[in-house]
This record gives sequence, C-alpha cells and structure tokens, in this order.
Amino acid sequence: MNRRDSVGWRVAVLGGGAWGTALALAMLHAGHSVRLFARDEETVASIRRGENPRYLPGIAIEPGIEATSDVKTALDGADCVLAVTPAQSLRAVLAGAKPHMPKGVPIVLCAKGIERDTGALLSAIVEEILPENPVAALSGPSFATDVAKGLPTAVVVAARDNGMAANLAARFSAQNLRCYSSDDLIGVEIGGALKNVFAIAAGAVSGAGLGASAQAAMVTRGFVELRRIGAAFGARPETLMGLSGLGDLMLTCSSAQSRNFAYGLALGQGKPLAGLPLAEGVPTAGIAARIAAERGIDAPIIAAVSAILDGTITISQAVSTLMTRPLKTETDA
Ligand SMILES: NC(=O)C1=CN([C@@H]2O[C@H](COP(=O)(O)OP(=O)(O)OC[C@H]3O[C@@H](n4cnc5c(N)ncnc54)[C@H](OP(=O)(O)O)[C@@H]3O)[C@@H](O)[C@H]2O)C=CC1
Ligand SMILES: O=C(CO)COP(=O)(O)O
Repeated sequence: MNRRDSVGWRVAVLGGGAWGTALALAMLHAGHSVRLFARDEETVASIRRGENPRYLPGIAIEPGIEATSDVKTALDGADCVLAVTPAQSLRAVLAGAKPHMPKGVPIVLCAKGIERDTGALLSAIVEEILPENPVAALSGPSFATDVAKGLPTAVVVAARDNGMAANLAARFSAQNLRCYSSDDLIGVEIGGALKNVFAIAAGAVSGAGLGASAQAAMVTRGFVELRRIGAAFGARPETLMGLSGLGDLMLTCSSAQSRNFAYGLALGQGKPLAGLPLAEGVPTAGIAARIAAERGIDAPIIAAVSAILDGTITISQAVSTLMTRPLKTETDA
C-alpha cells in the first residue's frame, strides 16, 4: 500500500515506558488515534499532563495521546496493538490483555529479546497466548528519544504475510519514520534481540579501556555469532544485514545513549549496576548462550557476556579466553 492510501487507525500501545511513549507519538504523527496503556497511575497522570519525566524527560507529549491504566479501555476498538513492554514481561502483559483483545487485529512486537525461562521468541509467545491475532514485529535503529523528538530514522516492520507487513509499514510511516517491510519475521526478531547482547559487550570493552580496535573486532565477530544463531532459527542472511541486525548493532554498539551499551560501560568500569535502566541484553545473553550451547552453535562472545553477567568470569578472563581460541579461517561456519 502506498502511504497516501492509508487512513487513520485506532492504535493501542501497551507500555508507558520510553519506547511505548515514543511510538505513541510516532503513531500520532502518522495520522492515527492513540490509546496508551501504562500500569502505573503516575505515568498515566504524567502523560495526561503532557510529559513522561520518568522515561522520556524533557519531551513534550502531545494531547492527542489518550493514556489509561485500564487495558480494556486501551484495547477497545483497536485496529492494531503495539506491544511495548520489556520482553520478559510480554507473556504477563498479553495474558492480562487477552480477555479484551479485539479478534484478528495485528499484534506488533516492539520489544527486543528472547524469553529467559523458555527460550521462546516473542512471536511464539503471541502465537501461544493470542492464536487468533496475527503477529508482526517492528525493529531497527531507533532510540526512543530520537523518535520522540521527531528525528529521522528507518525501521523494518515484519510479518509472515508480506501484504500485512507492507500494510503496517505504510500505515506506520511518517515524515521522519521510514518503515520498510519484510516477511522475515524471525530474522527481524533475532536481529533486534541479539544486538543487545553485543551492545553490552561493546560497552564493557569501552569501559574496560580495551581500545577502539578491540571494540570493532568484537562487534564484527559478534555479528558472525548473530548470523549463526539467526541461520539456526531460519532467519535470512540479508535480513540480518539490514536495519534490525547490522543497523541496530551499529547504533547500539557505538553509543552510550544505548542503555545496553551504558550497562556494559558500567560493568567495564566496575561501577554499580543496580538501578540502571532496562538493559534487555542481560536476560537475553543467558538464554542465547544456552540456546547456542544446546544447538552446538559456536558463539563464544555471547557465552562470555553471559558468564561475565553471571559473575563466573571477569572481563579480563573473557578477553584471554577469546584471544587464545584455536586459530581458523575468518569465514569458518
Ligand atoms: N527505549 C528505546 O530506545 C527502545 C526500546 N525498545 C524495546 O522496547 C521494549 C520496552 O523498552 P522501553 O519502553 O524503553 O522500556 P522502559 O524501561 O522505558 O519502560 C518499560 C515499560 O514497560 C512497563 N512494564 C514492565 N513490565 C510490565 C508489566 N508486567 N505490565 C505492564 N507494564 C509493564 C513499565 O511499567 P512500570 O513503569 O510500571 O514499571 C514501563 O512503562 C524493550 O524490549 C526495548 O528493548 C526498542 C527500541 C527502542
Ligand atoms: O534498541 C534500541 C535502539 O534501536 C534501544 O537500545 P537500548 O535498549 O540499548 O537503549
């Protein structure tokens, strides 16, 4: 669909954090009416006042966004639902929303992660809890503050059905949000989930003062691991070379604006980690390491990040282990 043909939808956003609020603004700017569900009354009250100081300080929230702490109200009459809570709480949020979920409307995953306890991709959770709703994912290089400020970026919207992906991409696109479409749902999910693990690693490399060369080498070899795991899940290589793999990796592995990078930075500097903002790569590292081990996928950087986060090895031990692995050709599988 050409974006000119799209008419305003009623979009429900589940999640009143940084990304939920930024996407609510983006949807408003794309011509939709928006209801945002936040479980926290104070967040609802702030958004109604025109701000979300806890999650998006300094950003004005336009009055068109209707905030509510009642999920039924948020979902009533929705044409489309954006799921924007952390990956580890998606299951609980969808279970709470299920009795009020309009039948057949697309659920668009905007979280990035793999469920820690089950190894499930987020699309599998939607399909399990809401089998009557088609699932899509929106991912790519997009810091919430950038999008909320209306700075330009490009993302990808994926669904198994190409027509649905193209329809959603057309409807979500606005002057400063260019949405590409893809039918590689799994590829888009894997790219977004795993880049967070390498963003933590990049931050740790920076924080530990290992140098820009080490950082570039680590991100490049991390991308090899991302592609290996992606291949095992059936992701297409070109998807992982795109916005949701390489694009998001470039963004979050190079900027302390990334919460995952900032988490790694603190780790590398030996600073306290308690109280830092959400870093999705933390739970995803552990489960990704387990998945790689179980499937026999060589992913030493993911294993190292997981072990560092568990406290079983130090960063310098991890570096030593990675640097003394047997030599091989660069393109070995
Ligand atoms: N921020 C960003 O730049 C981007 C984030 N993302 C992804 O989006 C997802 C959400 O991130 P983000 O919005 O930034 O996170 P935040 O930490 O900013 O906000 C999380 C929000 O989810 C809510 N929440 C958490 N658990 C539940 C629950 N069980 N039920 C209802 N609400 C819940 C929180 O509510 P409460 O305040 O009550 O705890 C809060 O409103 C993550 O997967 C992230 O990787 C993707 C692209 C960009
Ligand atoms: O995914 C993001 C940007 O695309 C946001 O990354 P962080 O969660 O690391 O801030």
